[in-house]
Amino acid sequence: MERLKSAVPAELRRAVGEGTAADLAATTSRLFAFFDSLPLFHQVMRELTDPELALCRKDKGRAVELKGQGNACFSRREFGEALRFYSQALRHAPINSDGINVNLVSAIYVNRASTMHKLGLFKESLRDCDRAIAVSHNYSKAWYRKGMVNASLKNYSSAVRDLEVALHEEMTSLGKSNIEQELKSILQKQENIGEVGTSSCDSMDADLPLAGQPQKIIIESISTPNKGRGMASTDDIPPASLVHVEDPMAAIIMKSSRETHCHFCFDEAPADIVFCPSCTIPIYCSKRCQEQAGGDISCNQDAHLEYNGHATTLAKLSITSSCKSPSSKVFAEHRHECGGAHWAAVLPADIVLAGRIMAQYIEKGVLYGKNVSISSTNLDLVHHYDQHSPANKLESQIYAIVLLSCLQNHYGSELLWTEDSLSQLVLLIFQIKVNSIAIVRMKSMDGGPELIVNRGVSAAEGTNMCSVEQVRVAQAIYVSGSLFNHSCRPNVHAYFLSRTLVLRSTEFIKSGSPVELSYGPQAGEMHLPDRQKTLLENYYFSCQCSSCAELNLSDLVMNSFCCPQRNCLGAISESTYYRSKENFVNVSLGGSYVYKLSLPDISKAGKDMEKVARSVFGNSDAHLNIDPGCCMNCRSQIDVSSAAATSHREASKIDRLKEITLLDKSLIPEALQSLKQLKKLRHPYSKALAQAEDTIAEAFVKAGDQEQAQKHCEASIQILEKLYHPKHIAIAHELIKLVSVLLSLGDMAGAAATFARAEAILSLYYGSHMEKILAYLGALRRAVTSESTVACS
Ligand SMILES: C[S@@+](CC[C@H](N)C(=O)[O-])C[C@H]1O[C@@H](n2cnc3c(N)ncnc32)[C@H](O)[C@@H]1O
Repeated sequence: MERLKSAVPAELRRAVGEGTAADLAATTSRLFAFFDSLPLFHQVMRELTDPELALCRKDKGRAVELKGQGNACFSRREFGEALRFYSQALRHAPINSDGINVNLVSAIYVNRASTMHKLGLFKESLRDCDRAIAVSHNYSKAWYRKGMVNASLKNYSSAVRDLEVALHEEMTSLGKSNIEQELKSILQKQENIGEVGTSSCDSMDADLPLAGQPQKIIIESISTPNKGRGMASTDDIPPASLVHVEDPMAAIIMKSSRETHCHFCFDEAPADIVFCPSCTIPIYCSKRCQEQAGGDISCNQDAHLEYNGHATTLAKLSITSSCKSPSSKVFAEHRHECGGAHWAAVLPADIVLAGRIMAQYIEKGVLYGKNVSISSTNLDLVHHYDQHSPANKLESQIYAIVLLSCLQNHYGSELLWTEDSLSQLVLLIFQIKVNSIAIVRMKSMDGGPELIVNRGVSAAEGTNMCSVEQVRVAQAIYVSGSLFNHSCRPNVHAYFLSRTLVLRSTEFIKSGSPVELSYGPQAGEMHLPDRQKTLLENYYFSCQCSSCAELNLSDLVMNSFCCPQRNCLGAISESTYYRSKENFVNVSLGGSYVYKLSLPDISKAGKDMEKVARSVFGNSDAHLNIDPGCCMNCRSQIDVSSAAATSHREASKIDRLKEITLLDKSLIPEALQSLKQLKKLRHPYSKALAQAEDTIAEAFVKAGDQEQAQKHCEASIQILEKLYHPKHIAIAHELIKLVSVLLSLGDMAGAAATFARAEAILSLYYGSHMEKILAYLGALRRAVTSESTVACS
């Protein structure tokens, strides 16, 4: 894309960059005309859309080569590697509708099934046997392997049935005698032991249960004074209620998750990944996901060779649609990207997402016999085009032209494009920037449940704390979900079941109140200026939520320093606070950054707030300045820049502990020394101290000193309780860490009580989906329960 960008003449670049949404029709038209006359543009389009030049084509030779590498690893008993090679072989193997490559594909499935059988992945292995049989019904080896896996699962009657089919289909006498022997031995086992096995049903292909269906909660779209439209409840909403459940209009995997997560449901891919039958790009967890994403993909790779590189003006693109009918009413979002061309793998995810939305309009239009055109009214979402930088505007316009050409290449000249299609496409790209939601998964950052409950581990072995991290796996547009505004202190929590968005109330919401989620930044986690900066950079708005409008404890203390006077809890900030007569505080961060915050009612704000910033609340009829380095309680002074420098230095010394996997105990005293220094400088409720305590707790866990780990983990929780409200999920995650420490110490009663506290918070956020989202919880609950039972008996 850089090549195209640098080819745009300065004058046109300026017109595009300085133009507003109102100028879009004119600027896109000019840019399109320029590219249309540029040979480089047609060369780039050929590179993106010509299957002959594509890197994602199926390649039988490559598949055979990879299968051979898999076989070699299998013979050396390197089963993990063999599995990887067989999966890659399946990725590249073409499956022609005429059946030419059927034998190759079924042989690779069976080899992968044998490998997974060796690795103890029985369900996965059975699924591959079924896939081989589906491709090649009378493939004896597939039936044989299925029988052997069923025998391992002690499903003896199924195993006998499978081996009988294998025997019937086997052509060679050596093969027949092998199967007969196995059959005999299985019949014997069946007689001696009986049937004890598990069902071989494919849970992967089962429908996703949405346990706990939405209660009858009605949310309505409202108009707000300073946030545009928003959502509000028509009734009181109890805590932990399901407020909203929605499937995306379109979604796309993040580049970083392409090789690890299913491209349709976005769950982690299993060992028996399924590939697109037509190209080498997407991976799926099941055939069901593959079919939903790709639809009934034609395997004829020459079907899309119809590159139309001679479009001249936008007007000339206005041709009546009689596009190929899609085979089903369900939109298959990968279908129009497939067929050997690799543009969808190369363009940025949000541009490909725009393509998926466009393709949906096109196919729906075709399905209902309407002329197809795109317009922003189709997707009535905010875009903030005018606020974007000139570079963003130019880049997005170029991408819109490229995407339009890619889509036209797929849908052909039968498609109708109106003159303003391109400008509407540009707006769609900007709507995606503001409204798309990141689909996340909670990833355990350590060894999982076994390690959490590893009681009595010696110092030399060490153990882990149960820590989780959110991983962004996909990006999606939820049409109704996009109407929920942001709050830095949200009252609903968003999570995902596969690709379904679920919103749950985390507190009581009074009828008529706004229902707001967090787009990322939250009070207690980020300081006000950082939240504002993040929201401006990522969503192009300046936050008007209640936490950004009123002075609150966490913003006062999280980055502050402590008062040099003993027993004074006053916060010392790096910013200037100007108190006005009208009960407002202006917080100046230097330059033009000033935040006007109203003062909370001190009787409701709590004692902490008063102890931390008494000067700000007193003297209501006077103007007042509190300068950087000045205590907000007693007005004592410190050298704030030197305190900041020392505190950063000590905090980064402590942070070094995170990088060490096998911790040398000798590093801990130095970190404790730094913690001591940090405590002399930072306010006791500051974020830096909470993080330092948490890092040191984890280090003690690694070093096997659980008592010290408990002490520091509890210290961290105490600070978090000041920064967040008591039922915030950040506290639950820290409590879960403490549970694992208490279990290691054998403090069963403590572990059970702490787990109950964490669970009460987590159930507000995830309700009955708690264990589905946080996979380790089940094992931890069992450990806590069994440990408590032992303690009682
Ligand atoms: C996903 S949309 C939400 C729906 C939007 N208000 C509408 O009218 O369509 C995000 C946009 O809503 C507005 N918005 C959401 N939360 C806001 C907040 N806390 N403060 C100010 N504007 C907000 C901003 O314009 C933001 O770019």
